This record gives sequence, structure tokens and C-alpha cells, in this order.
Amino acid sequence: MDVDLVVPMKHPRDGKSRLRGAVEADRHPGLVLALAADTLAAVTSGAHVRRVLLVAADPDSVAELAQLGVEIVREPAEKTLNAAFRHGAELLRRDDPGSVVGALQADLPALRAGDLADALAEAAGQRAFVADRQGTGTTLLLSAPGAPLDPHFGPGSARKHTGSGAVPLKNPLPSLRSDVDTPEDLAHVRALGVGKHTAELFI
Ligand SMILES: Nc1nc2c(ncn2[C@@H]2O[C@H](COP(=O)(O)OP(=O)(O)OP(=O)(O)O)[C@@H](O)[C@H]2O)c(=O)[nH]1
Ligand SMILES: C=C(OP(=O)(O)O)C(=O)O
Repeated sequence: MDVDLVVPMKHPRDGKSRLRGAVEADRHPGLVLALAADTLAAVTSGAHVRRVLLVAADPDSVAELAQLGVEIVREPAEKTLNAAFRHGAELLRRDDPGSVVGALQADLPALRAGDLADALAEAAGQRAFVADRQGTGTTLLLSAPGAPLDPHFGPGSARKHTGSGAVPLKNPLPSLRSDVDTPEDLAHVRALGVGKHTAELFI
């Protein structure tokens, strides 16, 4: 089954504040962009991903990511994470009302296209989500075809997605569950194997 994905991003200077200190302060925006670039490179290499819409707080600040084959739009007037996801989903559905829409985090630098394909296969058209490796957050939420995405991202989102009827996917999906919020998460993904953009920062 094919999917269109929405990926939200703050200005790289403002995002990933819990990760501050993992690299020198002036390299923080570059690290945030590298995490996103590796995530998006894995996503766009996947056979089942049709479109990727990056919903950005500041499109100019993430313009370099367009070369990875993603479309970039500005976030809506309501500047929150879930509003960014809803806006992206609405734009995608305008072009294809019956599609499967997915909400994906931009901080999965170890992502493998195979894990994303396995998640899509397991979801099999149900509204479903992938919890992060800690089990509390969400890295991917998939709609049913033509049905609402209904995103509830934020602290404790795994419980909120379960509560709203989304099916928690059970496959291991290690690369898809390894989001990077803290320096400890960064050490974890480096051990798992990150993409080239993040790897280059640590040579
Ligand atoms: N466009 C947009 N993206 C957002 C917004 N809030 C969060 N994001 C993005 O959504 C993703 C997940 O958010 P978090 O993991 O909470 O990241 P964060 O807010 O950058 O990190 P912390 O500052 O450490 O909480 C990140 O890629 C953020 O850049 C928002 O209001 N608008
Ligand atoms: C916003 C979320 O991400 P994080 O855990 O990366 O803050 C979430 O898991 O819903």
C-alpha cells in the first residue's frame, strides 16, 4: 500500500532543545538538519512512499532538504505540532481523498526503508502507530485510507494514540522506533548505524 507522509519541522535553530550540548552550540542547527536529512533520505528511497510534505515553521531554513525529493510548505497560523500534521494531511488529501496519510517524525537518522515498509504492511489499512523505543512517544501514525489522521503527538502520545483507537504496531522496527530527543538517544542511534549526513558530523 502506498502512503503520503507529513513531516513537521521547527526552525533547526529552535528544534531539539533537549539535544543541546550534544555538539557545540553553533553546530546544533546542522545536527538537527542532518537528523532530518537522514530520515528523509531513507523515506524517499522506500518503494511505498509516494509524496513527502515537510511542514516547516520557516521553509527557508530547511530549503536544502528539498533536494532529497520532499515538498516544503509553511506551517499554518496555529503554530503547534498537531496543527502542522493536520495541515499537511489536509493538503495531501485535497489531491487524493482516498489516500493513506502518515505522520512521521524528522528525528529518525537510523531509519531503514525496510522498517517503514514493514510498518505499512502490518498496518494493512488500519489507523495504526509506531511507539518510540521507550514506549511513550510516537514516531509514525498512519491513517486508514481516506479516513482522518487525528494526530495526538506530544508527551505521552503513544497512550493518546491507543486511546483514540489507533492500533499499536508490534513488529520490532528498531530503526523506526529510535527517535533522537536526548544525547543518550543520539548515542543509541550511532550504535545502530546512522545515515551519512549525521555520520559526517562525528568524523
Ligand atoms: N512545523 C512545526 N514543527 C514542529 C512543531 N513542534 C515540533 N515540531 C517538530 O516536530 C518534531 C517532533 O518534535 P519534538 O520531538 O518534540 O522536537 P522538538 O520540539 O524539536 O524538541 P524539544 O525542544 O527537545 O522538545 C521535530 O522535528 C520538531 O521540529 C511546531 O509547532 N511546528
Ligand atoms: C512529539 C513527540 O515526540 P518526542 O517524543 O520526540 O518529543 C511524540 O512522541 O509524540
